[in-house]
Amino acid sequence: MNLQALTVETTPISDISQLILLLDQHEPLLWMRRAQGLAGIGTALRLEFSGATRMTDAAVAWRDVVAAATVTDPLNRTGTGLLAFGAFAFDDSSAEKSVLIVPSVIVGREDGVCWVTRIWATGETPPEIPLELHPLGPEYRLSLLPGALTPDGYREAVAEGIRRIAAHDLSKVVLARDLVGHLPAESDVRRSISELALGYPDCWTYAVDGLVGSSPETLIRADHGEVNARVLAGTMSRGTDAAADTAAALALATSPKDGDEHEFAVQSVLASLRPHTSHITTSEIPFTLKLPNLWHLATDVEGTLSDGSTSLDLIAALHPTAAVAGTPTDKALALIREVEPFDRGRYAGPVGWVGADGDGEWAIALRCAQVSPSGDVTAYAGCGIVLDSEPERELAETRMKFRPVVEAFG
Ligand SMILES: C=C(O[C@H]1C=CC=C(C(=O)O)[C@@H]1O)C(=O)O
Repeated sequence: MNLQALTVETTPISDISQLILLLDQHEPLLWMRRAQGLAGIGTALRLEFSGATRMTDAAVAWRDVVAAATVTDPLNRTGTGLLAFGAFAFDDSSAEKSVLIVPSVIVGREDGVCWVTRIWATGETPPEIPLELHPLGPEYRLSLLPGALTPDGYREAVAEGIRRIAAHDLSKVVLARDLVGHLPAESDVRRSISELALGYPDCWTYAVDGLVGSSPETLIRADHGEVNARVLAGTMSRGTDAAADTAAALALATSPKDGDEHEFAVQSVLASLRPHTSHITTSEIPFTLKLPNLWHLATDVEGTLSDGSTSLDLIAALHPTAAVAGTPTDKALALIREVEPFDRGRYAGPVGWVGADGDGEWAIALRCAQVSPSGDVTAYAGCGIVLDSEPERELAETRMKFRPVVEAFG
């Protein structure tokens, strides 16, 4: 690939508390959790990938970008220097492009340290440092309505999944449905991003190439030879009072159906990471993770990298986990293609960032919507189906999972 060489310069700055207000209203780039993270402005380089090799191609292209770059980074911290935001399609045959985007300006904030990184084509003029805050545009309301798969259609799809599992075709499949709407012209999507970040501060709030959401699931984080992941699968609604809420968490923790659903997801992550790690551990038993809209069953995984893989190599190895596809993977993907009458696009694919040393943070793009340049919005939510699943309950679970996006846009 013939790549434009980049010059990169990171400078410390005084505290900037409002990453979202720095963003461009039309092309916001954001990776944030608990008010810390990375805001990207403008585009220095955009790389697109598609097909079965989209992630391994991105890993190769990124090594070339890094090799050709001249970087001045006195801070040398996680998230400083050259980096790209990325979002990858779920399916090998998706019509949606997978992207790596290197912004012209990145503003970062972590542990009270703030910095700005400027990136430009070598030999050209460096970009300005636009540290102005842009107030949010007018309020808007958007109704998201059933898309290609209606609630009835979803019940039928789940019933078909259960039939196939009962016939021993596969053990688990994750089936999703879609909601669609249209944003009024000139809507400032940063409003919805702010709502997501405020409502779900412990999740990864992201915006990459029109994909916006707040994900609780860390696909992989690679930092100086250590890797970690948070595997989620198994869901219960929150209780209406404290006692009911505790009972809901307990019911989730002891549900054999959710336990099975969870174990498939953990095993898929461990199997993908083992060849790349010398040492790998998981939290002893799954724990219940409380989110504002629901409870999840969670397992944290930690390991030590043994083969110099970058975070892009790791997402290529991990995707798709059984939290978003199923077990076995090939059978689950075939059934998803058969019964979901829509392209998942980047929903359930990896979203995050990669740095020059290959370290990075990637979530699974859940609780999200894809916003097209013309304002079309498509949101997605899915559920893990196992033998004991019930179509009506799974439909109710998708409603819980849509809540972050429905409220952020409504
Ligand atoms: C597929 C989704 O969630 C996954 C992650 C956590 C819990 C899940 C579940 O309980 O089904 C799913 O595996 C989604 O939010 O669209």
